[in-house]
Amino acid sequence: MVVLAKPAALEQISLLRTPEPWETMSGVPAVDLSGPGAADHVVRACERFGFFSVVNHGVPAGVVDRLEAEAVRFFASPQADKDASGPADPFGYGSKRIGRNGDMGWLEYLLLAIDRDALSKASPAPSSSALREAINEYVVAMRGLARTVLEMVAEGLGVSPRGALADMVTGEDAASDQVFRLNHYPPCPLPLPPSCSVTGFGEHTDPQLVSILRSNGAAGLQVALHDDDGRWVSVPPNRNAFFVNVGDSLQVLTNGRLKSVRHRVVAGSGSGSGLKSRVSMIYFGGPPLAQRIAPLPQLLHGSSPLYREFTWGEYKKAAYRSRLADNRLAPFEEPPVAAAAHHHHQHHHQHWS
Ligand SMILES: C=C1C[C@]23C[C@@]1(O)CC[C@H]2[C@@]12CC[C@H](O)[C@@](C)(C(=O)O1)[C@H]2[C@@H]3C(=O)O
Ligand SMILES: O=C(O)CCC(=O)C(=O)O
Ligand SMILES: [Fe+2]
Repeated sequence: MVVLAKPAALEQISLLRTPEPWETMSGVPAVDLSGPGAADHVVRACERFGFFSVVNHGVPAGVVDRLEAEAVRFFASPQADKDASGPADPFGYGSKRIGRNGDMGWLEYLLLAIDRDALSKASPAPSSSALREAINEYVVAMRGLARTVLEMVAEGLGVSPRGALADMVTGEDAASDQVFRLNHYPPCPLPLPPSCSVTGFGEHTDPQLVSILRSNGAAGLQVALHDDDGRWVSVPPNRNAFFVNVGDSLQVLTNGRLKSVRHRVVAGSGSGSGLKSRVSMIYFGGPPLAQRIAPLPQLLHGSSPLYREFTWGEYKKAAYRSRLADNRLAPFEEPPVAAAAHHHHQHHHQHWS
């Protein structure tokens, strides 16, 4: 076997096996939110994959195109200008480093905090007012889409009121914790060993309730299937669709009925091969820091909660201490208890802790 040395620039970035062309998720459920039975389709897709695409979403193409153009312009601007809004900690411009605990990927990004329906002062604002305005306009559309999706989840699961989940993220009275991210994955020009791709964004689940992702036509996103031993499949890019990810918090709220999806991005390779850069924009819908996250009693139907209650603030703090690939929910799982002993156990558990 010939083992090629990894180029120094990639030293801390993991290589992944390049998926074979047939390892593609051609069957990503596509939900028409205005179609009949949409709520049931949403729930079904969230149960099976924790992942689906939304078509006929009503978000004007102009809103998306404007942001894509401004994002491309930002990432093409001189390095010194980009560095002026960095380094990301966690907000701002970042390159290769993801989070604080040593994760690295072949990408650059802008990570920004959102207050209600616009960029927050908590993150360094990009200097371009055109970019800021494009983000604000786009975020309003994403809040609307997140609201619709979460209302359909509630409806499909029979949770009332219909706004119970949506209000955690887009409710008017509480300041929810929303984050927005622009990612740019340039093709990796360095020679790679055969059948290897470079990690763009390492595997992880998103901690919030839902994330809504949109990318240009460049491939790279992969999801792990819930059944089939977590096999990785490539998601065909669709610049006209939005992809919805179930996050860890929605998994807990539904007591594991909906499961968050593990996903990752591989960067393209070979600069001369005509490969496009991937540009993605992701809205992360989190609740207010004080929001209590626990399985909704309406969904327990007499079975015991699989997770103990925590606040979003606690979960977020723990997430920021973890590595990307960690199972962040594991510390919050309730130990399996025999059905009969359960009530007794619960009582004491709460008493002692
Ligand atoms: C390594 C990390 C980056 C991350 C915070 C964390 O410590 C673990 C979760 C990561 C993640 C994944 C989804 C989103 O992209 C993100 C903004 C989030 O909320 O959790 C990132 C965090 C980040 O990039 O700061
Ligand atoms: O850039 C992408 O396409 C996905 C990135 C991602 O999963 C994230 O930022 O959490
Ligand atoms: Fe993600």
